[in-house]
Amino acid sequence: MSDESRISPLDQARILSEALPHMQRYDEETIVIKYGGHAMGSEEVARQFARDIVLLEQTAINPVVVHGGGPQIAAMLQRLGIKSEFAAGLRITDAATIEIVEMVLAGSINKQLVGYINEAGGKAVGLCGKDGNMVTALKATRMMADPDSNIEKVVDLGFVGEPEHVDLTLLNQLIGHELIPVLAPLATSKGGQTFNVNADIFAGAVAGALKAKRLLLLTDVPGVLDKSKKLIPELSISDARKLIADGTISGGMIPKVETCIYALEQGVGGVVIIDGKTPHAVLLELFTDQGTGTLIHK
Ligand SMILES: Nc1ncnc2c1ncn2[C@@H]1O[C@H](COP(=O)(O)OP(=O)(O)O)[C@@H](O)[C@H]1O
Ligand SMILES: CC(=O)N[C@@H](CCC(=O)OP(=O)(O)O)C(=O)O
Repeated sequence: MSDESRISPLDQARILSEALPHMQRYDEETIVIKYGGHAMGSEEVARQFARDIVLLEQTAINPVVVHGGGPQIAAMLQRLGIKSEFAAGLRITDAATIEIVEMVLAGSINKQLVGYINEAGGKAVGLCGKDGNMVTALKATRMMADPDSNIEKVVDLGFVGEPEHVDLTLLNQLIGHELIPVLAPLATSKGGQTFNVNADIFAGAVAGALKAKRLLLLTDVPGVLDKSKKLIPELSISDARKLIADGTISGGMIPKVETCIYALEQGVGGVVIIDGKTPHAVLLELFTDQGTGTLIHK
């Protein structure tokens, strides 16, 4: 018997009642939820996540899901014998890699998540940034210190894009109509090139354009950790920048924290990094007083 089924009917009623002010706070609001590839690892948790997204929709919240799939892309590339490297948390994407990235993100992962949401009674619509010209991107560039000379150099990331413009026409047809957009982080350039976009950055661009009430980034760690691996519950923008500069925040956490900063600057109401492997992480964050991960604030 699970812990949940041991709760008495009275406690269940109490819990629902206590959620009312939270539900009212988010009534008719748009919440962007980024579901990271690492958090998707267990099918059971992924199905619970899907159910929670349907619950949000049922309580008059407008959820927009952006998913990642880094580990799943890595597994497919490995099966095909294609080597892959990262620079500043971004996958260096050549012509062979972009094909696989699109196949895994817009194909298998997107449709799996759509399936889970629909099985839970929702009406999910799986799209990527290319649909309806939703997200157009420019080629991304990053500076990295050369390990030998320590001199900063521009790294060629290949077909990696930085969102330049988000066209909300298509999303506005879905939001508020009981449909749940589920977005894979691919974009096109003005010339029609497909770009691989880091899912955090993609989610930040979409949340910023929508002026979302909340952006939740679900990952596989409890939030931003300090050097002794302790959770930092709250982080100002300036402290976050310091932790990136001194290397406390590294790898995939860099685009996550940079996205939080960008989203706040674009007028998103609140941004938080939480552990997506925790059962019902989204409900805990939105419908209880207990904040779980790292809240980044101005
Ligand atoms: N200071 C930090 N706090 C937490 N995680 C960090 C930190 N620095 C680097 N990381 C790494 O960032 C990872 C999360 O990013 P990523 O692997 O891209 O996850 P996701 O697939 O959810 O987007 C963590 O698993 C951890 O290895
Ligand atoms: C440019 C870039 O790095 N794109 C990512 C897109 C997927 C992603 O971001 O997935 P997670 O959220 O699971 O990390 C990649 O190729 O892995």
